[in-house]
Amino acid sequence: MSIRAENLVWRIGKKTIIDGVSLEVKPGLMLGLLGPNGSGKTSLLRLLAGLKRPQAGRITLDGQDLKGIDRRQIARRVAFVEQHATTNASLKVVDVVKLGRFPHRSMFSGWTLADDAAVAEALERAGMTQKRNDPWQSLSGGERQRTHIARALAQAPQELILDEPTNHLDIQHQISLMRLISSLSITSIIALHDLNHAAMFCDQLIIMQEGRVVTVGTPEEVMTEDLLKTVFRVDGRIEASPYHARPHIHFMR
Ligand SMILES: Nc1ncnc2c1ncn2[C@@H]1O[C@H](COP(=O)(O)OP(=O)(O)OP(=O)(O)O)[C@@H](O)[C@H]1O
Repeated sequence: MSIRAENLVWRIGKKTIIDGVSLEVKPGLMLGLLGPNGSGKTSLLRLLAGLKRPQAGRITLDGQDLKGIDRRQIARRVAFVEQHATTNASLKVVDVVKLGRFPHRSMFSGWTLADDAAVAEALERAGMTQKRNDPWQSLSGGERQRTHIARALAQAPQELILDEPTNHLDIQHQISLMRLISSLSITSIIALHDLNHAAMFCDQLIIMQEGRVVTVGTPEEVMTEDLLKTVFRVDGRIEASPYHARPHIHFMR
């Protein structure tokens, strides 16, 4: 098992934000994390990335407790693209992506050709090669998002955690990002709001509501009209797409 969480609890003051969440993602699979606003997706991802400590429960990477793994080692294997990621405004795109290589370097090792190759490949995969020398400040919201994705890819992680990575992207880049993530052999966990994109690209889905897991399974198992109504408060009809065979939701007007 690549990432596993057991009975995670995270509270702020008296409020329980994450309430007994367990999940596991097998190596190489893409897990979609879905749920209404405020259901705890970001909070859960921050726990899984080791940015916050749960008050109860345990997270393991390949069976090893996250608490016992040093920060640098975590940074080497887990990449996290946050929802409102920013960076030092004076950097160029390529410099931001280069930051992804830092966990791999020791204090004495210099920049290598392998680092250059990883940065160039990450820029290309995120569609940012043309803008590699542009200043961060000049980028649009979607280009900033893609630069952070390139930085995460340059990190060559074993686990990639993404918090609504498509929210600033135009439709072409939304689809190409989902296609890219699903084609990688990296284990990924991705918070999304687009239920159709989640069903189309993810191997497994986990649905959250008020800090708890409501259901988990393949898109076919999880996506039901009842779930749309009870969790997402919308009326929809679901059919197997004649084009890609995954569930497709038609929302009612
Ligand atoms: N630092 C904090 N202090 C107080 N409340 C918090 C904090 N972080 C999260 N919360 C609360 O926890 C709940 C879950 O928030 P979270 O951001 O994890 O939800 P989400 O599912 O990612 O939402 P969205 O879809 O809107 O991004 C919300 O009610 C939020 O207000």
